[in-house]
Amino acid sequence: MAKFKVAERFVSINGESVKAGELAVFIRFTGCNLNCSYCDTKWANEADAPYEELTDEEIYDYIKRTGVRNVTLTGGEPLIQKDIDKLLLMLAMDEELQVEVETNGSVDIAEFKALTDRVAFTLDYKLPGSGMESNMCFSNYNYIDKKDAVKFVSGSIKDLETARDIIHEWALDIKSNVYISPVYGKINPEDIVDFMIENEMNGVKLQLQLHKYIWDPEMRGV
Ligand SMILES: C[S@@+](CC[C@H](N)C(=O)[O-])C[C@H]1O[C@@H](n2cnc3c(N)ncnc32)[C@H](O)[C@@H]1O
Ligand SMILES: Nc1nc2[nH]cc(C(=O)O)c2c(=O)[nH]1
Ligand code: SF4
Ligand SMILES: [Mg+2]
Repeated sequence: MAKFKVAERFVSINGESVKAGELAVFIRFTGCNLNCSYCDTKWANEADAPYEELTDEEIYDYIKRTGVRNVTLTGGEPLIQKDIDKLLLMLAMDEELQVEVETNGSVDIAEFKALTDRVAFTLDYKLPGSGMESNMCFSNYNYIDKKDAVKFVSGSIKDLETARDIIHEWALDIKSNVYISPVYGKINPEDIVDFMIENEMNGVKLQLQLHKYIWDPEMRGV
């Protein structure tokens, strides 16, 4: 039976990506293969991170009990969890659920896309300020569509310039949904808007993490 290390599970509004503002049930797995400078969930990536071990069926039952139809799998890095394919399939088979995976952009999504077209992926592109850019898997941009999203979490003008160039090089604004978000507290959102205007970034959305404005930005479980 598939078992997963779950750092936290909760119901909230989704603060990010395509379903921002809608209710969602979150499953946050422990452990990550990257170490972004700005990571706001480093605690879930530590070797001694708190977790409960749940089977795929227990995760599914929890999701159904909440009555919430949008599901966000996050972490940590969800796509490096052993047997995540089994969980994705189980969730995708329930046509009431809308499943989204927040992934760091380093993991090849081809096998997951081949498994089901009912799961949406939000792929981060890790910009220079994250220190993790060399890990990006560019072939992913051949599989994404309008259900999916590519997110650029930016902390500087250099990050924004890189985002602009990658969006154009891979026509991400044509294929998918594109978001630019500030690294929380690191860059003034006004500067992002100015950059978008100067660079005529049509088809790109600025997104602020809603939950960090509703609750204390350090708060877990929201
Ligand atoms: C914590 S990560 C977990 C999922 C996956 N590992 C990833 O990086 O996409 C979820 C999202 O939070 C974003 N994030 C993490 N720290 C942030 C911060 N300080 N400010 C803004 N966004 C942040 C990440 O870039 C990612 O889009
Ligand atoms: N409310 C809320 N929305 C979110 N959307 C993506 C999140 C994440 O950490 O992946 C997240 C999160 O941590 N909280
Ligand atoms: S990939 Fe995601 S979870 Fe991992 S360190 Fe970066 S932001 Fe944090
Ligand atoms: Mg978060």
